[in-house]
Amino acid sequence: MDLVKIRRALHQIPEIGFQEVKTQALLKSIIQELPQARLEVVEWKTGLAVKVSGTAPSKLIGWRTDIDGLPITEETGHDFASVHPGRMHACGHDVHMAVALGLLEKLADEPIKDDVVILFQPAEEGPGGALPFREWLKADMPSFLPDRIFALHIAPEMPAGTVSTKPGLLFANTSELFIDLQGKGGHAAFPHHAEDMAVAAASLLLQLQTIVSRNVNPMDSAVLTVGKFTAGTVQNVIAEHARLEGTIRTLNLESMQNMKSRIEAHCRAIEEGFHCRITIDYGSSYLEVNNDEELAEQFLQFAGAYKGVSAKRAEAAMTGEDFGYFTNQIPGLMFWAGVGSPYGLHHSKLDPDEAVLATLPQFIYEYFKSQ
Ligand SMILES: CC(=O)N[C@@H](CCC[C@H](N)C(=O)O)C(=O)O
Repeated sequence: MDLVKIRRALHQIPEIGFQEVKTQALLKSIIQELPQARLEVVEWKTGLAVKVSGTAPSKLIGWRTDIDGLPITEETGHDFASVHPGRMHACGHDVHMAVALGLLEKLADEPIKDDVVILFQPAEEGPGGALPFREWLKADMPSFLPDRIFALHIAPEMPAGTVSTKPGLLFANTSELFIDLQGKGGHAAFPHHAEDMAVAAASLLLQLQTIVSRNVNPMDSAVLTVGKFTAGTVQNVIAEHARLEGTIRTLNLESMQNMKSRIEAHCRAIEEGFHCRITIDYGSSYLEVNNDEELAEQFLQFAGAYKGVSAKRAEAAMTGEDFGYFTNQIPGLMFWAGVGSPYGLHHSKLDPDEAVLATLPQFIYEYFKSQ
């Protein structure tokens, strides 16, 4: 398999959550080219689960890759850039998929002792595919439900060849945040006859930014980011509608609940002050990713001794990952894999070092063999 070619082909067709139709078709066509004797492939929505039977299995090891892209316009200038306008693999899921395919090829050629299932999971960026995928496996495909589960996420700020993780909490729990403000718009020249939702939303946005600095215990951690702000229709009409779209990140569910209560209090005050109606929708939420302590220590030891790999103990990050819906029920481990890109995750110029495609599948294969 030419994993660079495959990664580039996947890179060209990014699709957002639960729309990964072309991606699924391409993955299926690549998997069909592999030796089939030990493979069992099932489809779930726009995802896939592929089981490789081992030679003397005592457990089922899971590997999960996410497969969706982001609503971002690519600016890398590559000749293999996205051909889907406004869509980009800016979170590295194209690399994740290519690594998973490389691992699958090795397992299909030379199976290990244990059974392995590879989950190609849709909608990690939203609205979240892990929870319904896990529930489907439990209800309808229990023989595909792994006993332990692993995944990686690319890390642009670390050089290729580095892997990094930690026992316990790795990623935050998250909630999306959508706030709609509705008021009485009007003519730009008569502000006293209208209620300006652009100004109301701007005030609300600034007030929301005080929650982390004033209401969260400084010894705890939280993030509230509003990534999108829209208001109004044209330059000389006072906006009757505005919308804030963002995300909340905390390290535990109690803190998440406190953040939401403060957001609601600020919204009520803005309603009163600006004579408007506000609706809040929390969209989808992800559990924190908690690595199994023993698996993480074992992994760091294995990686530390593996030639050509540098293993680092990670700090927890405020990234979200619906992989947390696996680790809260199945002992699991997620690790960062360095890809040395000058631009970070969710950037329109993210440019992972493809050298990792030559090393990571073999590394994971050897790690699975050592389990
Ligand atoms: C690894 C990564 O970047 N994950 C995303 C997950 C987003 C979850 C959800 N859509 C949200 O924004 O809360 C991240 O932004 O951390």
